[in-house]
Amino acid sequence: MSDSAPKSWRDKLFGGLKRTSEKLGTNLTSVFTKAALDEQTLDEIEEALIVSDLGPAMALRIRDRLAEGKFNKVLTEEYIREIIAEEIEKVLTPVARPLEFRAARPQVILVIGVNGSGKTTTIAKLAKRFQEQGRSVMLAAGDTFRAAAIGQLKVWAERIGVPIVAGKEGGDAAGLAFEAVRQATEQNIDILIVDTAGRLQNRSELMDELAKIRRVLGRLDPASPHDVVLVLDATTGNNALSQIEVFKEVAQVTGLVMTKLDGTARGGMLVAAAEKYGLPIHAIGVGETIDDLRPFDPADMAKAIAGSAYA
Ligand SMILES: Nc1nc2c(ncn2[C@@H]2O[C@H](COP(=O)(O)OP(=O)(O)OP(=O)(O)O)[C@@H](O)[C@H]2O)c(=O)[nH]1
Repeated sequence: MSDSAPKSWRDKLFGGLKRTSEKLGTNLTSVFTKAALDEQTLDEIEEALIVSDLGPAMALRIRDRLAEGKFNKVLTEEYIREIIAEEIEKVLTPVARPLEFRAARPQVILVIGVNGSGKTTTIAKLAKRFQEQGRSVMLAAGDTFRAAAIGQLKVWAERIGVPIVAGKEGGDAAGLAFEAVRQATEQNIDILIVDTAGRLQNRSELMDELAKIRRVLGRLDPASPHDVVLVLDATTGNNALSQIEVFKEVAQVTGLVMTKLDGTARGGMLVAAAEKYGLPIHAIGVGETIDDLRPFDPADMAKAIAGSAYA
C-alpha cells in the first residue's frame, strides 16, 4: 500500500500499537535468543511481561502456558508471541463491548475522566458513530468549570452537526444536565451525551458534583444515567489504573474508553485494566481524527499488542 492510500482501521490499530508490541519484543529479546526453555527463562519471560504492563496475573498465566510440555524445547519468537496473543484475547473477549443504543429515549451517557484524557474528542467521536448508525444525538457541555471545555464541545457539535445544550462557565452542571434531558425528551432524541468536569485534584468537590448530577438525572428517570463512561489516557500508564479505582468509587463507572494508544509503548495496561476490573471497554483511540476511535475486535487487539502475525 502506498503512503497516501487511506488506512483501514486494522492498519491503524496495528500501526498504533506498534510501540507497545516493539517494547514487548525488546523486553523479550534475551528470551528469543535462548537455546531451550528452562526455569530461568520462564522467570525472565514473566518479568518481561510485567515490565510490558500486562499485569502480574497475565504474566503468570502466559508463563504457565509456555511451560506446558515445552521444557527443554526451543521456543520461537513467533510461538511465544502467539501464546501471548491467545492469552490476551481470552481476557479481552468478555470486555470488548461497544456502547449501544438500548431504546431508552433519551439514553443518557455520562462521560467522565480527568482533563486532557481525550474526553471532549471522545464525545465527538462517539456522537459521530451513533449518528452513522442512524441515531439522533444531543450533547450537553457539563464541564462548566472551564470556558474552553464548553467552547471546544460547541465547535465539535457544529462540526458533526448535532445540537448542544451549554450554559455559562461556572454554571451548575447538574442543572444543565437536567435541562439537557428535558430538551432531549422534548425533541425525541435517542442519545444524550453529557460531558463532565475532571478535577481529580479536588476529589470531594468532584464527588459532590458527580453525585449531584446522578441524583438529578435519576429523578427524571431512575435508570439514568444509563452509562457512565470513564475516558482514560493510555499514555499515563499505571496512573490510568488508579484513575479507574477513584472514579469507580465516586461515579459508579459502567465502562471504559481508552485513548491515545498510538502515543505510548504502554498499551499493555489495557489488558491489565481488563483483567483487574472486568469493566466493558467500549472503544479505543489510536489517533486524533474523528474516525480513530472505535470498538475493537479482541483477537486483532491481542495480536496488535503481542506483535504476532498481522494477517
Ligand atoms: N494521538 C492521539 N491523540 C488523541 C487521541 N484521543 C485524543 N487525542 C488528543 O488529545 C488531546 C486532548 O483531547 P481532548 O479531547 O481535548 O481532551 P479532554 O479530556 O477533553 O481535555 P480537556 O478538554 O483539556 O479537558 C487532543 O489534542 C486530542 O486530539 C488518540 O487516541 N490518539
